[in-house]
Amino acid sequence: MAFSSCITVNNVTKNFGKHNVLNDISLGIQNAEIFGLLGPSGAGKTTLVKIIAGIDTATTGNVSVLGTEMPNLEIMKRIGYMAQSDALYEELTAKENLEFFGRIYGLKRTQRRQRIAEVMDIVGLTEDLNKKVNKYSGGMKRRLSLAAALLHRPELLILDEPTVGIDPVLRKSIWQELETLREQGTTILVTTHVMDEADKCQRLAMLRDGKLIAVGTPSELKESSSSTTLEEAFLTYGGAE
Ligand SMILES: Nc1ncnc2c1ncn2[C@@H]1O[C@H](COP(=O)(O)OP(=O)(O)OP(=O)(O)O)[C@@H](O)[C@H]1O
Repeated sequence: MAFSSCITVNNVTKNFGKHNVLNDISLGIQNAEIFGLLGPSGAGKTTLVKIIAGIDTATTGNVSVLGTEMPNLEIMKRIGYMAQSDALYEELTAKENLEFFGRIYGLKRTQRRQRIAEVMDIVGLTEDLNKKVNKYSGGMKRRLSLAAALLHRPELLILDEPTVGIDPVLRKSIWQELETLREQGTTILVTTHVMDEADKCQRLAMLRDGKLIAVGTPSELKESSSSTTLEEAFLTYGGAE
């Protein structure tokens, strides 16, 4: 059976001890859409994307990805996950890092070589392929993490604040690449604080204090909060009481 829903989140609640971080979240994300998760710091965005990626579990409720309840190892291989903090081997070069991830994803030698060249080109790091990661700047590490997430052509890309520390020119080209991937059928879930990025998403969800307070297209969110910009909508939903 064909299903158009890539991610289904059903009544997810997450507690860390007595601290309730996600409160009864239900959400559907369609195939081949760029879906943005917005919300103030501490709202629960990272916690939610980790549960969707299968690297954390909900206290109650459940999540399905590509028709399978998470966490599931086979499905995790079809996801590209870029965490908020870079998971890179500092003592290795960029190429060695990507070789390592490529092996984990089961890419053959020639495939690895080809994909490493392609993803490094996408993130603008071709010239720095043989440089050790400990010589990389913060922004370069972000770009390398994105390259690693793209390596195995995942059907679902989960990006936790992917463009922090990346200059506007490169940010624009990365977003163009995300749009191309979407046109090719990749589903992309992205957390962001950057409003012009949020505007590029097909749909957005706003989280506050672990609760889902609004879901819709950028224009719907502006309309429903009587705002002319997303920034205003974000402030209305995210901050003002
Ligand atoms: N492992 C953990 N143990 C205890 N509390 C945690 C843990 N992980 C997250 N939290 C708490 O959960 C809340 C939500 O954190 P989370 O990182 O999901 O927020 P966020 O919306 O991604 O914030 P930011 O935009 O700053 O990244 C915070 O109060 C945080 O302190």
